[in-house]
Amino acid sequence: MAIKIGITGGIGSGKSVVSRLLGIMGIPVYISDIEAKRITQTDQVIRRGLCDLVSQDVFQGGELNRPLLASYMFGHPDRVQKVNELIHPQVKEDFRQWAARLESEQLVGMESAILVEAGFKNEVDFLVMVYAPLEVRVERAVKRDCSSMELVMKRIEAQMSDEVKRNHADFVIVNDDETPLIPQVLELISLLSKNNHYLCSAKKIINK
Ligand SMILES: CC(C)(COP(=O)(O)OP(=O)(O)OC[C@H]1O[C@@H](n2cnc3c(N)ncnc32)[C@H](O)[C@@H]1O)[C@@H](O)C(=O)NCCC(=O)NCCS
Ligand SMILES: Nc1ncnc2c1ncn2[C@@H]1O[C@H](COP(=O)(O)OP(=O)(O)OP(=O)(O)O)[C@@H](O)[C@H]1O
Repeated sequence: MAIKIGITGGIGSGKSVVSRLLGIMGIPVYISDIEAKRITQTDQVIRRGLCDLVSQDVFQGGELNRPLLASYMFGHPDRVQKVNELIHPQVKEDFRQWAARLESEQLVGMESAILVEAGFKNEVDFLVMVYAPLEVRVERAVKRDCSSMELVMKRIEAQMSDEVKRNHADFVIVNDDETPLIPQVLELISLLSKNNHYLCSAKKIINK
């Protein structure tokens, strides 16, 4: 059975960079943002639910109108909650199926900015928080998305604070543009692989 690593952190913290590094090292990572979009695109219950909440325009030519959904929900906590309640249970189920298909792997990951808020924490064995100071995160997200500070702040307000997130985490990876990132990722893998190695060797003894 694969050990499941949750990778969380606020917008712009660098989760995708960490997930890419894990991917390069052969660890499959479920990217919730990408999978949530795929599921939203294909699931009829979610499609109907979003049309009821927002308007028919939330799908244009069959495609999710992402800027419209983003402007509908961010800045309105009650709307964020309704949209999340529609999408997150399906993402959780999809992750379970994905992880079950990869159960022969040693390690797999799940990346989500809102992993704890979405109720995915029980789906993983360890939770890693990617941390960067708020001003660094805002600057990165504005630059990456060609967005504004105001829009990025609205998303941050829909996310758990770093302080609370840290209390949920087993490990913190600091990605502040100063602390070297790769050694932290390598150390994480080697720590969790060691545990896994121990579990495997015990099994081999039983099978003998
Ligand atoms: C609103 C949508 C269409 C905006 O799409 P867009 O391409 O602009 O953003 P993208 O999906 O790449 O998300 C970028 C970042 O926004 C933040 N974010 C996205 N959804 C949420 C949310 N529900 N709550 C808080 N922050 C969020 C995260 O930091 C995320 O990494 C999209 O984010 C979405 O469908 N969100 C609802 C589903 C969801 O919760 N996805 C997140 C993981 S399950
Ligand atoms: N250590 C770093 N050095 C240079 N650029 C970085 C570093 N970490 C992240 N970035 C850049 O900052 C931006 C945000 O990083 P990334 O996309 O990984 O954040 P994220 O946590 O996945 O955000 P989101 O919640 O929006 O998905 C990206 O353009 C990324 O290339």
